[in-house]
Amino acid sequence: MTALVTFGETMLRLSPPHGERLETTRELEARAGGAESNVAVGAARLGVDAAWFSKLPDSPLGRRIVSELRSHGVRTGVSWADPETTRLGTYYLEHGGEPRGTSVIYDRADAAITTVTPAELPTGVFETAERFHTTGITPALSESTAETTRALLRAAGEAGMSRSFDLNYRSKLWSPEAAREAYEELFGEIDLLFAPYRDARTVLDREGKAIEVAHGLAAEFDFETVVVTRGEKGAIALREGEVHRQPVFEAETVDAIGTGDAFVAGFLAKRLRGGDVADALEWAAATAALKRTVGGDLAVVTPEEVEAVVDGGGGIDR
Ligand SMILES: O=C(O)C(=O)C[C@H](O)[C@H](O)COP(=O)(O)O
Repeated sequence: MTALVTFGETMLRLSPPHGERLETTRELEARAGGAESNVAVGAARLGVDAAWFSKLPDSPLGRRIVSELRSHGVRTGVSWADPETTRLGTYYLEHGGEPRGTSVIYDRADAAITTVTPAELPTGVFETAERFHTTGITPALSESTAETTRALLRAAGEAGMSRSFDLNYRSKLWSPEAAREAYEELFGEIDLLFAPYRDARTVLDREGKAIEVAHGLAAEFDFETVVVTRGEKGAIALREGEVHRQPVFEAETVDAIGTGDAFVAGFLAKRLRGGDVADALEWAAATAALKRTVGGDLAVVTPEEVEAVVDGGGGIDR
């Protein structure tokens, strides 16, 4: 039975081989990428029965997304749209080492999901599912995605599910002011907040240490749990007044995209498997570290690998 439901856009990610530039490459590698399906895939790979809700054009491109996600064990609750009038969002990703940095070009305007409504999605599973997750990218896409996000969060709450939200601010989609207004409208429906420290500062105007940010947000919006992530500086979680700290596990980075989503996947998977917040933070950090060693957006990992990282493993297994 489905335990975790996520909702959001998944795009086709097109990237030149490492070391090649978008301007000159002759090859583009195609993979599925989207914050919420990244979380569903990571959780499914870690043993959770996970589903992803979205809307896609009924075309070879839309079906390609579904088959890639299903190949990792994710159930898909997709509304299929007329391919003549809608499209699949894409994003171009050029990996660049220092000092160039990695760059993303979105081509996602008018994607099928921008017209989604709650009635188009199979919300009957909320009756038995345990957790619902979405991110701050989804309400940025259109008025319909913002309304559907609100409606799904409310329906999930009415069904007794625990609801999580990752701020995931994307400056290429909207301004900090617009994002803040949309986030604050949703906060009353959220139990667990994942707040990248940078987003808490830029969008929510928070100041001070991560722990102060967590306390401030929990007090103001009544979240049950707040997780603040600080990249290489690790993460902290605040739940019922108790603070948990988690350093990062070292990783050799092949592809950093999807690290934040892998963190969330590890956290939610461990909670759904019965772990407490401290265990979940460890799994989150370990899953994030493993993701960095894998190409693509997806955390193609196993529970055993996560346990090995938590236990200080690595090296050559032979
Ligand atoms: O930007 C968007 O709209 C996407 O969904 C693209 C990416 O797949 C995720 O955002 C990855 O995010 P990180 O886990 O923070 O690296």
